Amino acid sequence: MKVLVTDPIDDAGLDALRDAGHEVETGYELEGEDLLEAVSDAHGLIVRSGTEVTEEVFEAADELVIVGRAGIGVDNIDIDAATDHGVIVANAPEGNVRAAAEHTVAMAFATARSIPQAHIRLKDGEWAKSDYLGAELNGKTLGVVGLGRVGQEVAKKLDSLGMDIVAYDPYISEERAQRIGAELVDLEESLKQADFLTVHTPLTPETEGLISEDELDMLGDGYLINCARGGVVDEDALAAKVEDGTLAGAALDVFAEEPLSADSPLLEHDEIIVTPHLGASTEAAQENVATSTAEQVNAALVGEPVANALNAPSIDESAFPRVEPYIDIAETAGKVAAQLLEGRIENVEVTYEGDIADEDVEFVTASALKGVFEPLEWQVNAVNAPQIAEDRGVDVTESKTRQAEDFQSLISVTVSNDDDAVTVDGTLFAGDDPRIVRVDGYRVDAIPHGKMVVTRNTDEPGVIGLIGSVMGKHGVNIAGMFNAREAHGGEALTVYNVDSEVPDEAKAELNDDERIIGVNYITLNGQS
Ligand SMILES: NC(=O)C1=CN([C@@H]2O[C@H](COP(=O)(O)OP(=O)(O)OC[C@H]3O[C@@H](n4cnc5c(N)ncnc54)[C@H](O)[C@@H]3O)[C@@H](O)[C@H]2O)C=CC1
Ligand SMILES: O=C(O)C(=O)COP(=O)(O)O
Repeated sequence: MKVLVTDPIDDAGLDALRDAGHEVETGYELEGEDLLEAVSDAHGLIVRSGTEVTEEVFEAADELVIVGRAGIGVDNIDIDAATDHGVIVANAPEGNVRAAAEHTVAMAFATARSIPQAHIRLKDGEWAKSDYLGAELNGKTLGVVGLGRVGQEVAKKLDSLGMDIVAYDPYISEERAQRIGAELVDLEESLKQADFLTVHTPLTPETEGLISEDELDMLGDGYLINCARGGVVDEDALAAKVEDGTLAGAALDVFAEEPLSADSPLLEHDEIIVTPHLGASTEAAQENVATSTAEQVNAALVGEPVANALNAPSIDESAFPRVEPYIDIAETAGKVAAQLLEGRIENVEVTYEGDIADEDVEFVTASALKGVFEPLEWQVNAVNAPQIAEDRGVDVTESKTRQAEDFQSLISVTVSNDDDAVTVDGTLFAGDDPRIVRVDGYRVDAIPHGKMVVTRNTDEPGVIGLIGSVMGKHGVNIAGMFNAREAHGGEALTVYNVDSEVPDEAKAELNDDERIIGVNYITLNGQS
C-alpha cells in the first residue's frame, strides 16, 4: 500500500513502513493541488505540523485509511472530516514530551538571561556585559496553563530548580496537581501569581486567544513562554505589551501562522526571543514519534487496532486477539438485523453475554454499527459508524451480562423503531467459526455468508417445497438452509444461503402465497 509522508520524519519510521512492505512516497513541499493529487491513491498519510490536512484532502483521498501525526498537536488535521470519511487519525502523544519540556525550560532560561540577545551582540563584536541583568528562576513562581504531559514535565523540572508552581487546568484533578507539587488555581490567579507563565494547552476553539490583552495585564512584568501552540496567545497583544515595556520578556517556539512571516511584529523586539517550532526537534524525540507513528499506520493498514487513534474506537493491543474474532460476527449480525427491519432504524442495541462481556468491546460495537449502516450508506467503517448513528439520530446502547444461557459468548444486535424490532444473535463455534444462532427469536444455525434469504411462513406441509421451486424457477440455487419454528403448525422462519441474488419477481411470487408471511433477501457483501 502507499504511504505518503508530507513532513520530514526520522528514517526509523520510513524504514518501518518499508519493512512492512509499503511503498513510501515523500513529498515535503506538497501543497494545494499537488497534495490532493499525491494523496488520491494513498492508503496512509503521515504528517507533522507542516501539513494542513483539510476536508478537501479527505475528499481527494478515496483510499485513505489513516492519517498518522508524528507528534502531538493535531490542530492542523480536520478530525471531524476524517471521521466523516472513515479515516483514522492517530498521533504520537509520548515520544516528544521530554524534548518539548526541555525546550520550554531552555526558553525560560534564555528569556530570563537574555541569552540569544547577548549572543548576537557578542558575535557582532560587542561585549555588552553591563546591559544584561537577568532574573533567576530559583525562588520565582511558575504559572503553568495546561497541566498535561508536557506541562507536568516542565513543572517537575522547574520545581526541582527551586520554582513554586501554580497551574491552571480545568480538566485535571487537584490530587494529580499535588502529586507533582503544583497548586491548582484559576487562570486569573495563575497569571497574577506567576513570574513566568508557560502555556501547554492544545489549540482548540476554547484555548484560542486564551492569553490576550487582559491576561497579559494580569501577568504584569513577568515573562511569557509559549512552546505549545501559536494561536493560544494573542501575538499582537503580546508584541504591544513588550513594546510598552510592561512584559519583562517572552519566548516563543510556536506561532499562529507558520512559518512566521518576516514582517511579524514579534520579530521587532529583542525581548521576544523566538525559535522556529523546534520543541520536538531532538534526535531521540524524532526517532520516537516516527517509529510510533509508522507502527500505527502499519497496524491500521492490516486492520489491527491503532494505539493512539483519536477518532476511532480503541482496543488495548493485548486484548485484541480475544476480541478480534467477534468483529465480523458483530458486523454480520448488524447487517442481517438492519435488512430484516421494516422501516427506519431508530435504535440499535448491542448486547454481550458470557466471556465476551469481560472484554473492551467498543470496537466490536462500532463494527456492529458498521454492519447496521452498511446496507444504507456507502463509505461506512468502524471509524465513522458511531458518528453516522449520531448524525442520523439513532440511539445506540451497549449492554453486557456475564451470564450466558447456551453459548460461551453471544453477541446480539437489535435494531428497532416504534413499530418493529429485530434481534439477530451471533456466536463463534469452536472459537472461530461464526454462526447466526437466533433470528428474531427463532433458533437457527446459519453460516453467515454472501447472499441469504430469510423467509417467514406458516408451518405447514409443502411451504419449503414451494420456496424451493420458486427459487429454482428463477435460477436461484439454494446452497444451504436452516429451518426453525415456534411450535408445530405455528410460524416458521427459514434462513437460506443462496448462490445468486433473488429477483423481485421471485419475492413477489412467494409473497403472493398466503402461507408466506415475509421474504427478505439479505446480502452480506455491502449494499443490498
Ligand atoms: N513546540 C513543540 O514542538 C511541541 C508542542 N507541543 C504542544 O504542546 C501542547 C501540550 O502537549 P501535551 O502536554 O502533550 O498535551 P496534553 O493533552 O497532555 O495536555 C494538554 C493539557 O491542556 C489542558 N487544557 C485543555 N484545555 C484547556 C484550557 N482551556 N485551559 C487550561 N488547560 C486546558 C488539558 O486538560 C491537558 O491537561 C500541545 O499543544 C502540543 O501540540 C507538544 C510537543 C512539541
Ligand atoms: O508534537 C507537537 O505538537 C509539535 O508541535 C511538534 O511539531 P513538529 O512535529 O515539530 O512539527
